[in-house]
Amino acid sequence: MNIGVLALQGDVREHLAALAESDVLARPVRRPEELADVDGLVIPGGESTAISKLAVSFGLLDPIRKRIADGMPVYGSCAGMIMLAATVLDGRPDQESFHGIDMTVRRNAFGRQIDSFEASVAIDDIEGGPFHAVFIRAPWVEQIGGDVRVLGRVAEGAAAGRIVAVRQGNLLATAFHPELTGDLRVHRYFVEMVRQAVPVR
Ligand SMILES: NC(=O)CC[C@H](N)C(=O)O
Repeated sequence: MNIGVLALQGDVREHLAALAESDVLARPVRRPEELADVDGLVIPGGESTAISKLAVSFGLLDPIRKRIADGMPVYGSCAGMIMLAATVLDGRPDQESFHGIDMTVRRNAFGRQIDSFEASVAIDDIEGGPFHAVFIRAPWVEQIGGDVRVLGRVAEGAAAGRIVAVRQGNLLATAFHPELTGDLRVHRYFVEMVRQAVPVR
């Protein structure tokens, strides 16, 4: 089983490390040939406008859209969540996404109240108590289609109730950054999703 981390911009190293600690030798993906070799992909946090621009210039936009349509498991954190959204609010006019999850996200949504913050978020499907979630100029999910499952919402504070974790089929997204807190449960959950999607060879 090969898992890749989209390595155009953002906290690629932290995701590679979290996957390594989850006992998966993950590899950076920058070129279409590297994408062809992976069974699952993580899209890191960073800056979605930069990731979008680089995905176009590295010739990865359409290949990733195609792999998603073909069922490849993908996990996006923060900017990665934005890259997976069908519709992006407050994006740049030329900002592209991979159109994976039938949802509308708002970029920098918490920014009007507070730029970066930490909150507790319980994730359905993941045991062991709520996550200590770190949000950095994070998006939230404003609308979801019928096939999208809400996995987590902010539990307390001004943003209480906001949707910050979702799953649609083989696609998983969180507005927060589990790769920054040493809590490996989201990565392990994703590794399991990939394991289940990969046909036995
Ligand atoms: N921490 C992050 O990934 C921030 C996301 C960034 N604000 C964006 O719009 O892409």
